[in-house]
Amino acid sequence: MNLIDNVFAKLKSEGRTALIPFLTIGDPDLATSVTMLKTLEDAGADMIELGVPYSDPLADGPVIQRASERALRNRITLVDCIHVAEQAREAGVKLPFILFTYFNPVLQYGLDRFFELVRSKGISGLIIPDLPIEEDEEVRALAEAADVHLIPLVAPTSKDRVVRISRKARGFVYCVSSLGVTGVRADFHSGIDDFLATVREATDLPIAVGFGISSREQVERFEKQVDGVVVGSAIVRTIEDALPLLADAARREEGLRKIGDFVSQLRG
Ligand SMILES: O=P(O)(O)OC[C@@H](O)[C@@H](O)c1c[nH]c2ccccc12
Repeated sequence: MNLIDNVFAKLKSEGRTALIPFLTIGDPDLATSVTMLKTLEDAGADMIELGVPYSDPLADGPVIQRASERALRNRITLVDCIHVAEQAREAGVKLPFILFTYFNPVLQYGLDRFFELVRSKGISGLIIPDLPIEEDEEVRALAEAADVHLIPLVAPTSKDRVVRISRKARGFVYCVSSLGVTGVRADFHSGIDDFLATVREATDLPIAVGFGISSREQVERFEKQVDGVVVGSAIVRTIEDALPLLADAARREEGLRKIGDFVSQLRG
């Protein structure tokens, strides 16, 4: 049984919605990323998207683009990010890890080698935003064999593709709340409620919503309609604001606390 399935089953029995933070691994550095995963778990995260920094994050807004640039200045690689998951597990973090990467780094590393590494390091899920279902046959088969859930994204414009995508989904279906790139938003796609209802109809899997969510009231706005809420840019922005504190040994704990407090208040 995959850890992601266990967490959703437990949350369902408790009538709770999963809080799923995203952060860019290696921002500001690998060791701080390991510590941050513990901070996020202690703050109430239920699973975490580990973002692999990429030079051409076409679906990302400015906040995550800047985080990727900072991480890439430290020459963080796909393998480094997977090792952060392993170190966090060794440090006692129990949460399921979802590796979030664009397809190119996986291709460069080699599919077979990649899934061997991901399986052995305890990664439970995988999101590859630029791998459409029309081209994901081989990746899906390898993910299945490695017991790693390949989690698809569906957008409000996916219309008839929602059923096809949901049928092949594993773990959960990630519903993108708005068109365009990631980033904090005041409001969401006009047809978002119908869209979420359509996805709910199309799959027995848990569904999660992401894109633009940055406050407790926005989490509350969605939590009755979905099984999970993803928050990325707002958390990455909080990390960015805390960088000066994290860089100062005397104020590092204060920096981590600011990040933890931000996530805790999203949980309510
Ligand atoms: O950053 P936001 O607006 O909170 O959205 C979540 C998002 O960061 C995360 O899931 C993600 C990061 N990069 C992506 C690219 C495509 C889809 C989703 C993502």
